[in-house]
Formats: sequence, structure tokens, C-alpha cells
Amino acid sequence: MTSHFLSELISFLDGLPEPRIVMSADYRIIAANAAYTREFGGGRELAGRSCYEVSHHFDLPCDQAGESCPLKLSLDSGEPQRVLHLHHTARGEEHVAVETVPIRDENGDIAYFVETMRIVRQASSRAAARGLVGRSPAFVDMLDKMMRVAPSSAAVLLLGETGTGKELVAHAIHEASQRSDGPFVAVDCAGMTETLFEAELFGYEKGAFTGATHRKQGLVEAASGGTLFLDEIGELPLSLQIKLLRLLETGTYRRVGGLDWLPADFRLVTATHRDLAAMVQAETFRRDLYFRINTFPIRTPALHERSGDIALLAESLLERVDHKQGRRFTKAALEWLAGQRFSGNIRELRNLIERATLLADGDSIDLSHLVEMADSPPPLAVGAPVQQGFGVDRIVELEELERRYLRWARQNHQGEMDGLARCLGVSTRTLYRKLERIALS
Ligand SMILES: Nc1ncnc2c1ncn2[C@@H]1O[C@H](COP(=O)(O)OP(=O)(O)OP(=O)(O)O)[C@@H](O)[C@H]1O
Repeated sequence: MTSHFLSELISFLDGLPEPRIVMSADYRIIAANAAYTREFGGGRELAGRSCYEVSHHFDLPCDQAGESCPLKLSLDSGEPQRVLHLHHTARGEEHVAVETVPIRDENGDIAYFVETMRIVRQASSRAAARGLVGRSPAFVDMLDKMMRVAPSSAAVLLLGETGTGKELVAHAIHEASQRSDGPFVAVDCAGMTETLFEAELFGYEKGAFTGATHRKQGLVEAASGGTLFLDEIGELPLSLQIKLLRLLETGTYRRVGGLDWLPADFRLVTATHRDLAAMVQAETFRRDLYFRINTFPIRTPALHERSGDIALLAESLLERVDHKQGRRFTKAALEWLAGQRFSGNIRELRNLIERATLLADGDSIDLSHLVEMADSPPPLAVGAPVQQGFGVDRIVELEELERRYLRWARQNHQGEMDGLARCLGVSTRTLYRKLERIALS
């Protein structure tokens, strides 16, 4: 390949806004465009340096340091390759989608590689006051899937335990999509009755039913041009599943009391903590709807699968929930948190931190504040009698009664939160919300 071709390639890349480099097969940077030098090069000369030293501060190529290397993958396969890596940038380490494309010479042999870097703005590898944070392999794997599907219009099904961040992931998919300028509308399907579902989703016309004094826009209409997020889709009764299926299949809907079929224009993201495939087997979830919503499944990992992220998450959540600015955890507190198994996942971690901040008066949150506020009630000794009932000796408000009952139920339930929620006939999320309210009251 001529040096003329190479210099043409370099000047072409220089004009492009995304950071790009030309690489040789031995991991050397031949040239970098202005955007790459600015974002990743720290203003220093890059030609002749190795990509692993610049991006990772490694002494060895990624594939020899136990990481996937897009250049090696591309060299072996002869095809373009994409991986998600943590790279050093002008702002510290960031998640970066690296795409490597082999460039062939006139004999068809691979002469160079062009690497394009796309910084992932939807997730942070450092403590952050908002959005997704994480850097563990399980998190990066999920992030990779998220970033691959986001630009498409495919329906995404988020599967994961309660409190693993499904709503946050749905929002990040929206932000990374072509519809990010449009609205993100979240709908909780738990506890939806037939009338409520139709009125909420499709809206209604004036006079459609008693109390319908004006035309009301539905959530499908509100999501027009954006993303509709149906949370807890596994809670939707069969009678409503068919209505949803009709909407997805025809792409049209009718307001309650209306005559006209209106076109729907949304990207669908759904989520559940239930085993939907098992529900299809048990015929409690429609098979046709399952295939409609499950174009691209993404599993959100439980916190115990990414325990390496606990300290990072804890610091981020502290920034989000603490009413006093700038407080930190002590080392002992962080170590203790990192060793806990939070069955309620990140939501449980967040609740614990919020309670501890209320308990701590000083400049730091210490182990004692956390331990005192830890969620799990002391397990009952085997055979110990469950406290019998709970009483009220006067008429109290229903809300107060619910508060007392929930406190009692929590103390006396011996399993996980999921199980307690099932016994109470509410979703785990609803249970956590109610418990959060109790903690703050
Ligand atoms: N990766 C993350 N980084 C920072 N915060 C997170 C992350 N994932 C979840 N959270 C926080 O954890 C809490 C629970 O997240 P979210 O409500 O998205 O979970 P969920 O899986 O949708 O739960 P459910 O199934 O109960 O609806 C929220 O406060 C959210 O901001």
C-alpha cells in the first residue's frame, strides 16, 4: 500500500468528528486524528506508541492481559470487530465502544486497521451523581448489549431481579437511541385493572364514562416519537395482554369512547423480574406477546454477580441521597458494604445508605450507622414462635394500619422480600416503595 494512500487516509480521518486511529498489526499507532489526540492522547505525540499503553496504561496487549482485543479479533477473523473497553480519557477512565476495521492492500492482505472510539455517555465507571455506574465484567457485558441494541428500533425485554436497575437501563437505552429527543414514558403494569389500563394507555374521549369531563391523552400518545417503557410486564393479566398485543401488532389504538384508530409511534422496552418463559409454559403469559416483546433480551445482573461494583455504587448513591454535601464513607463502612449480599439489590443498598445518612451527624458515614440500619431483620431461631398478630386498641387511619401491618409482616416473614411481596399480593417494587415510606415516616 502506498504512502500516498496512507496520508490520504490520515487526512480523511482528521476531518471526522469521532476519535479515530490508524494501527499496524503489532499494536502500534501509525496516526491519530485530532479528536483522538484531544480525547485520549492528553495532548502528547501518539505516533509510534502502543494502543494498550495509551488506552489502558498496560505493559502488554489486551489479549495477553486477559482482556478481549478488537485488533487481534479483527486480525484473526479478517472482519470488523467491536468491543466495549474501559479507556483512559481526558476525564479519567470511561466506557468506550471500540470498533476495529481492517484495511486491505491491493493484494487483499490486511495492511492497517482503523479504530473508531465512541465514548459511552450513558454509564460511568467512576462515582457519579446520576445515571448508571459500574465497571465489573457482568455490568460491562450488559452495557455492551445495551449499546448494541439502543440505536435500532428492536423491542427490548429487560430481565432481572427487583432493584437491579431495569428502569435506569431502559432510560439509558432511550438516551442512546435515535429517539432520545422524544419522550420517555414509563408505565407500571402491576395492579392494572382493565378499565385503568385502557384509560391510562389509550386515553379517553370526553363523556366516555362518568367523570370523563374532558378528552385525556393516553400514555401511548404521550410516548409518541419516543420510548414506551412497560415495567413489570409479567404482572399484566391475560385479558390485558391481548389488548397490548393488538396495539403492538397493528401499531394503532383507539381512545376509550373514541371511534378513530390512531397510529402509535413508540419504541418498546419492557421489564420483568419474573421468569416469563416459565409463565409462557404455564400459560399465564401469551406466547405470541412473549415473542413480540422479546426481540432482544438483556439480563440485568444481580448485585451479588457484580459485588466488585458495590463500593462504587455506594459512593454514587451517597451523593444522590445525602442531604448534606460532601460526606464520605469510612474505609470500614465501605469494606463492610462490599461484603454484604443484598437480596433487594441496588434498591436495598440505596435504602440502607439513605437511612444511614439520617443517622449520621458527623462528616462521615461509619460502619455503626450502616449496621444499625441494615435491612434484614434478625432471623428467628428455629422453632421460635412467630409473634401472634398485631393489635390496635382504637380506630386508626387505614394508612397507619397499613404501616403497622407492614412493620409486623416484615419482622415476622422469614424469607426474601420477593416472597413477602407475593404473600401480600403486591409487586416487590411496590413493597419496597411502601417500606421506604415507612422508613421516612
Ligand atoms: N448501575 C446503577 N448505577 C447507579 N444506580 C443504580 C444502578 N442500577 C440501579 N440503580 C439505582 O437502584 C435503584 C433501583 O433501580 P431500578 O428502579 O431501576 O430497579 P428495577 O430493576 O427497575 O427494580 P424493579 O424490578 O423493582 O422495578 C434506583 O434508585 C436506581 O437509581
